Amino acid sequence: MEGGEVRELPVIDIRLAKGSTRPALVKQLKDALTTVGFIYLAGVDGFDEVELLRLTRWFFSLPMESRMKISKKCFNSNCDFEYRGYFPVIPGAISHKEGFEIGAVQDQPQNPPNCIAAKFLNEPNQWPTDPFGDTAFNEYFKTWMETYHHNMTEASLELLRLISEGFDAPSEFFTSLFTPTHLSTLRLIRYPPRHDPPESARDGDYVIQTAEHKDSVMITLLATFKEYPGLQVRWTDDSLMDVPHRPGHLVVNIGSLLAAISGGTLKATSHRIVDVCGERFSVPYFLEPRYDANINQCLPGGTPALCDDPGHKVYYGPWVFEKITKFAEYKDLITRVGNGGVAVV
Ligand SMILES: O=C(O)CCC(=O)C(=O)O
Ligand SMILES: [Fe+2]
Repeated sequence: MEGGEVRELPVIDIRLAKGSTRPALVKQLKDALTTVGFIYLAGVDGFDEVELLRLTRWFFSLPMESRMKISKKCFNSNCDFEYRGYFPVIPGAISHKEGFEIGAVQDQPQNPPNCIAAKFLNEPNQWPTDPFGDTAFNEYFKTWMETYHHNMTEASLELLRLISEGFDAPSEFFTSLFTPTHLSTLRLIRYPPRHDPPESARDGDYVIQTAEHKDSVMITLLATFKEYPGLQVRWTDDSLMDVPHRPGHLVVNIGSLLAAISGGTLKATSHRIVDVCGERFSVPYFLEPRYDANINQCLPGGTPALCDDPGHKVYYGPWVFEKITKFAEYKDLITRVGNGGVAVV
C-alpha cells in the first residue's frame, strides 16, 4: 500500500436511495464508478446469499446426464437450445468452469424479428430436473431463480437511475432500454478443482480460472461466497487487488457498454479469477438491454463512443450477436441454424 491509500472497494448501501440521503448517495456512487469502477453493494432487496449458494450447489450436484440434457446445443447435438442452459468445462482451456445461464421471464409472448439473431437471443429458459428428487423442488428452483433474476434487474435499474442523476440526466434515461423485456443473463458458475492446469493458465504462482477481462454488458451484479475467494480486480494503480467476500454485499462493476455510453467516464475495470480454494462457486447477473434497444446513446457531457453519428441507431441484439458469434462455441452457429432462408440479423 502506498501513501496510506486504502485499497478496498468502496462500500455503498442502496437503501440510502430513499429519502434525503439520495443526493449524497448519487455523488458517492458516481465518485466510485468513475474511479475504481467496482463497488460492494449492500441493501439489495431479495439478495439471499445463503439460499443462492445452496441452490447453486444443488444444480451442480445433479448427475452430469441431467445437466447435459439442458445443455446448449454446441455441447450436445441432441439438445434444441442454443443460448440458454448449461455449459460444461472445456478441457485444456484457460477458463476452467461450468455454468448455467438463465434469461428474463418473458411475460408477454415475444414477437421478435424473423431472423436468427433475434430467435437466438430471445430463446426461453430451460430448467433442470433431479431424477432422484421431488418435483416440487425442481419447481422451487425455477421460481426462486426467476425471482432472483427479477430482483437483480430491479436493483440494476435503480443503480442506472442513480447514475443518470449523477450526470444530470433524467432518472429514467436508461429505463426504456430494458422494457418491456431485456436480454440480461443470470449465470450460476462452478469452477471445479483442477489438478493439472495447462501452462497457459499459469501466471507466476497463480493458476488462472477466468482470464483477465472487462465485462461487455451494462452493469454486473456479482454474488461471491465466503468459502470461495479468488476474485482479483485491476486497481487504479494498475496492480491486481484481491476482493474478499463481504457478507450481505454484492460486488458491482461497470461493463464496457455502459462505459461507452458514458463516453468513458464510468470505468469498465478488468478483473480475473484465480484458483485459491480448489472448487469455487459464484453467480454473476449481467444487465443487458432488449433486442431492439438503440444503444447509440450518450450521457450528458460525454462524447459518443459507440458511433460517431449520434443520429445513427445501433440496435443491441444485432450488435451483441455479431460479437457472440465470434466465440469458438458459436462459430458454426449460422451454418447450423441458417436454413429456411431467414436473415442473420
Ligand atoms: O466468478 C466470478 O466471481 C466472476 C466471473 C466473471 O468475472 C464473469 O463471469 O464475467
Ligand atoms: Fe467478469
